[in-house]
Amino acid sequence: MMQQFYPTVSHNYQFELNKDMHFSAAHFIPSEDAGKCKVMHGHTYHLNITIGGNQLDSIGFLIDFKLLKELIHKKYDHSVLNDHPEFANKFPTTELLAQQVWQSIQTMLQATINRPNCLQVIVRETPTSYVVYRPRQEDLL
Ligand SMILES: Nc1nc2c(c(=O)[nH]1)N=C([C@H](O)[C@H](O)COP(=O)(O)OP(=O)(O)OP(=O)(O)O)CN2
Ligand SMILES: [Zn+2]
Repeated sequence: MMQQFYPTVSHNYQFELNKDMHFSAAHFIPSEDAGKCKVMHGHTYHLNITIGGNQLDSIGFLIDFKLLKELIHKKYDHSVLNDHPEFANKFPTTELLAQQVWQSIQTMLQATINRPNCLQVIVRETPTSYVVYRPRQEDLL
C-alpha cells in the first residue's frame, strides 16, 4: 500500500473517500526516447483514488470501496498494459495510466444514483516515481 504521504486535493464536498489498491502489470514504452523502458518490464502499481460528494446512496455509501477495486484491479492485474484498447494509440506511461484510471472510475460514478466525483488519482509506478492526476473543473459534474 501507499504508506508515504498522500498529496491532498482541495474541495468543498462534505464526504471524501480514499481507496488504496495495487496491481501487477507489464508494460513497455516503444519510443527511442524511453531508454530502458522500451523493453517490456513489470511493476507493482500502487494507486490511491479520491472520491468526493455530498450525497450518499441508500445504504450510506459514497461508493462501495469494493466496486473501485473490482473495476481497476480486474482490468489491469496480471496484464500487459499495452494490450488494452485504451492504449492502442498511446503509450501506457504513468501519466496516461492515471488519466485512464480516472476516466474509468468517473464513468462508473456518473452511472450511480448519488453521482460522486473522482477528484484525484495517484499512480505510483516504482518506489521513487509517481504521478498525481486531477481532472479539470469542467470535467466534473
Ligand atoms: N514521466 C515519465 N517518465 C518515465 C516513465 C513514465 O511513465 N513517465 N516511465 C519510465 C519507466 O517505465 C520506468 O518503469 C520507471 O522509471 P524510473 O522511475 O526511472 O525507474 P528507476 O527504478 O530506474 O528509477 P530510480 O531513480 O533508479 O529509482 C521511465 N520514465
Ligand atoms: Zn515501467
